[in-house]
Parts: sequence; C-alpha cells; structure tokens
Amino acid sequence: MLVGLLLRIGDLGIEARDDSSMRREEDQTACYKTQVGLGEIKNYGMATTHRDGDVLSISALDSFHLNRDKSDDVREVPSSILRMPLKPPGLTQWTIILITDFHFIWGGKCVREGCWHIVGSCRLLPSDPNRATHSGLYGSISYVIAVIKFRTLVDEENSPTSLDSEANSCTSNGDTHSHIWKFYEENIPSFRAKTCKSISASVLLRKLRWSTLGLQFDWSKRNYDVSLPHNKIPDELCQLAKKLAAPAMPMGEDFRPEAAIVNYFGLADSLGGHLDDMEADWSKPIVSMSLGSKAIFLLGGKSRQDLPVAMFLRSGDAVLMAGEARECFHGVPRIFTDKENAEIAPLELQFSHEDDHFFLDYIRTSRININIRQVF
Ligand SMILES: O=C(O)CCC(=O)C(=O)O
Ligand SMILES: [Fe+2]
Repeated sequence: MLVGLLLRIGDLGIEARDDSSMRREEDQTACYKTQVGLGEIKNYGMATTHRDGDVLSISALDSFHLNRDKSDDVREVPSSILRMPLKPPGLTQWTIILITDFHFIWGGKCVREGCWHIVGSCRLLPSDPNRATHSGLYGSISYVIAVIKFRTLVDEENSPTSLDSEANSCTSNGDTHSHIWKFYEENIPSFRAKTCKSISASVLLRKLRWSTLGLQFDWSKRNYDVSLPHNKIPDELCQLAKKLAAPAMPMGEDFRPEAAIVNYFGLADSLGGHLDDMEADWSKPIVSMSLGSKAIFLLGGKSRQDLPVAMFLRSGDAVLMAGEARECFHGVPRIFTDKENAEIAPLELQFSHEDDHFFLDYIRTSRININIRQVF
C-alpha cells in the first residue's frame, strides 16, 4: 500500500494498533540490539526468541548474514532459504539468495556506486519535476545542495528588510505556498537573524522524507497521475534496475522502470508493514535498493498473520520482490544509526573528499531506499 507510506515513516503510532504477527515482529525488531564480541555479532534482549519450523526468525539474522558470502556454507541458514550464487547479467560481484520469489542481492562490494547513488538521492532525485517533501515549501533541493557553502536559508517573505545582493535566492511556488528563500553565510547579520525565519541546509536535508521519480504518485488519490509533469528515471538507475530485475522477469522480457519512490530514513524512523498494491501489473518485480545505515527488513506473507522473515539490509544490498513475494507484506521496523551498528565504514572511506563531507555527515545517521517499479 503506497498511501500513507511517508506517514508511516517515524510515525507508526498513528496506525490503529493490531495484533498481527507482522505487528508483533515489528515491535520486537524495533527493540533489537546487537553486541559485538569475540569477532562475532550476537543478539540479545527481546528479539532472541527462536521459532518453530524453518522460518528465519530474528535470532537467525546474524548467522544468515555472517555466512552469506560463503556460497558453499549453508549450515546455519534455515531450509526456507535457498542460497544461490546467482549473478544477474552484467553484475559480477553480486550474490542472490532466494526465498521463493524474494531475491536478496548482496551489494557489499558496490561501495563506489552506493556513494554515487547517495549523492544523487540527495541532490538530483528530489529536484523538479520530481515531487518531494520539499517541493511545496522550499523549492528544489538541488539548489540547497548546490549552494551548500551558504549554510543558512532565510525566508525573505517574512523579512521586513529588503533583499540584498550577497545572498542567493531560491523561489518556490508550491500549491499553497509562495516563498522566496535566500541562502546566507553562517553569520547572518544580527538584525536579520532576529527578524527572519531561517533554516540550515543540513536541517533542510533532514526534512526530506520522500521523493518520487518517473511517473508521479498522487498520494491523495492513491494512484499514479500520468498527467503530472515528469522526467524519465535517470538512465543509470534504469540500467541498474533492469539488471537487478532480470532474474525475476517472466519469460525473460525487459523490466521497464517507470516509477520510483525514494524514502529517506532518519534517526528512529521506520516503515510499517504494507503491500505495494498500486501498480496495475503485479507480475513485474519491485527492485528495492538500500543505501546508508543498516536496517532490518521484514518479509511477511500474504496475510499480516503470517510470521515474517527478518534480515539485515546494508548499504548496497538490494531486494527483489517478484511473483508470490510481490503480494507479501513487508516493512522496515528498524534502522541502525549508531556508529557500531550502522556499518557504513566502507562509505566513510569512499566519501573522503572534502566536498563529500556534507553527504557523509548526512548518511552517518540516515538510510535511503530507492524502490523502482514497472507500473503498467
Ligand atoms: O525501505 C525499504 O527497504 C522498503 C521500502 C518499501 O517497501 C516501499 O517503499 O514500499
Ligand atoms: Fe514496499
């Protein structure tokens, strides 16, 4: 279910409480803690319960992932998981693990590409005509990032003083707002600081919660509105999505990336269990890519009562929900934004250039998910 997706992020409390297996697992994984010791990750606390049968419970998360790149070692992997060293065409370093029609694609070695997509997700993807959280209020985020050296954004409309030439202006015409925002160096003249509403670029970026690419999704009507102005999804993203989707395409035809939603998760954000049911053709997979901080992903069944499977998603990992899995509830109850567990060290090495520090600071406590869909 697409509608309310963003409300669900960081705002699970607004949903009516239910007692389904999905909800119980969400509550458990939200409390999941890890402890590093003896070269191994152990879990403890509320989420250590083993379950009957071969459902991968939260307690199996670590062993599943510790062994995931040794394709011959299946000792600790529950039998519901079929480990396959399968490589999508053109992607030499990726391993796929299948749970029926659910593909887990390990992206551990794709650090450079990951950084590239993080920068794009912050700078390019939320820009006009793509709709994003910011569109109505502040205008295109690309402007914010482009002038990042001017650290503070000031709402000139509310300022009694006239515009001055030192600042860069940014006009935004949303449906209900018309603002002129201007960027200033860190030290705004004190007379202005008292009278203007101001916001720093990093705070502004933190307010970015979603953006939509390609065909634009109308949250109020719960459908894709083909009449809204839109660009094609950027080519690099399209090509990657096609490669990732290839193993799940019925009859080997091409996946057509027509729409995508980018979700930006900050501290304590989560995404409640849901179905993505707004696309006309469910026979096509959803390609979902994780960037930044580690998260727990829950894959449930076709009913909320089915026990979900839990797994970690780290930066660069992707999942493919195809066939039966396309109809399964799923969610992200937990992201890890603390230094020990976010597991973004490879990104830190890659983001070493001074110009990258802004993005590094952001991604240290954030996760970005890009999910790409064929709508028709
Ligand atoms: O963040 C994720 O990994 C999943 C996102 C998702 O399921 C969605 O946006 O529909
Ligand atoms: Fe989803």
